Amino acid sequence: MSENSPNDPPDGASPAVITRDLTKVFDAGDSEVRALDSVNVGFTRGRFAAIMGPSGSGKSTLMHCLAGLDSATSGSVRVGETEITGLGDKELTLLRRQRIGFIFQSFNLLPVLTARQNILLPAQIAGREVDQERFDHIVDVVGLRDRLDHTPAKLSGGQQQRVAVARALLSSPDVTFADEPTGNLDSRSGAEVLDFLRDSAREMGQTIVMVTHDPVAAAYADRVVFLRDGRLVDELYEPSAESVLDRIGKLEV
Ligand SMILES: Nc1ncnc2c1ncn2[C@@H]1O[C@H](COP(=O)(O)OP(=O)(O)OP(=O)(O)O)[C@@H](O)[C@H]1O
Repeated sequence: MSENSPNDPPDGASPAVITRDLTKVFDAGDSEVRALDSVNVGFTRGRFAAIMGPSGSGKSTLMHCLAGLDSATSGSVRVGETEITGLGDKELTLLRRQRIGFIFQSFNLLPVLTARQNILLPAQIAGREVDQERFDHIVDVVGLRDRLDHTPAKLSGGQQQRVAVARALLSSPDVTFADEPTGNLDSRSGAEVLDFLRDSAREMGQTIVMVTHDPVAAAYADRVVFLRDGRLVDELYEPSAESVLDRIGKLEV
C-alpha cells in the first residue's frame, strides 16, 4: 500500500510509526495462527490513536510489533525514519529505550523507589541527561508535585498510573504505547489519565497509541482503528463512545 493509503493521516503529516503489509504468524503446534495479516497502518505524530477489536483480533500483537517487542513474519515496521524490521536484539533494545515510551495496565513501578525516582529511572539507565524544565512541566501537568517523594504503595492507582505516564513521556519518545492504561483504574482516575494522554498529544506534541477494549477510553483519542482477525477493517476520526460502540457492534456481527 502506498504512503497515501486511506490508513495514512489525512493531513499528510509524516507518521511516527508506519507498517507495510505487516504479517505475524504464530506456530501453534500442528496449526498456524495468522495474528496479523498484511496490516498497513500509520500513526501520525502528535496524535492520540486507539486500537480496538474483539478478543484475539491481534491488538497486542500489533502493538508488540510496532514497539519492536516482537518481530514480523513478513512486511515491515518503520519508527520515524528507522526501519526496525531486521534490527538485532541490541539495536531494538536501544531503540525501545531511547525512542519508545510504554505505559502498561499494571503500572510497572518499582516499589522501593519514590515517584520521582521511578520517573527518572529510564533516563538514568540510558545515561541520559534530564531536561529539568520538561520534568517540572510534566510533573505539574500530571499533578504529582506534592507526591514526588512518596513510594508507589502510598499513591492511589490513578496517581501510580500518572507516575508511569510521566516516566514514559519524560524523554519525548517518538511514540508511546499504552496497553489498557486505565484497565486497573476506577472511572474518575481513568478519566484523569486519559485527559493527560490527550493533552500530551495536543499540547506537547506526543504521539500516543493505546490498545483498549473500552469505548469510553477510545473516545478520548483523535482516531480509532479497528482490527478483526488480524486485519485492519475500519477506522474512525473524532470518535465518541457511541460511534465507537456502533462500529464495534458492526464488527462483531
Ligand atoms: N505467542 C503466541 N503463540 C501462539 N499464538 C499467539 C501468541 N500470541 C498471540 N497468539 C494468537 O494470536 C491471535 C491474536 O492475539 P492478540 O493477543 O494479539 O489478540 P488481542 O486482540 O490483543 O486479544 P485480547 O483482546 O484478548 O488481548 C490470537 O489468536 C492469539 O491466540
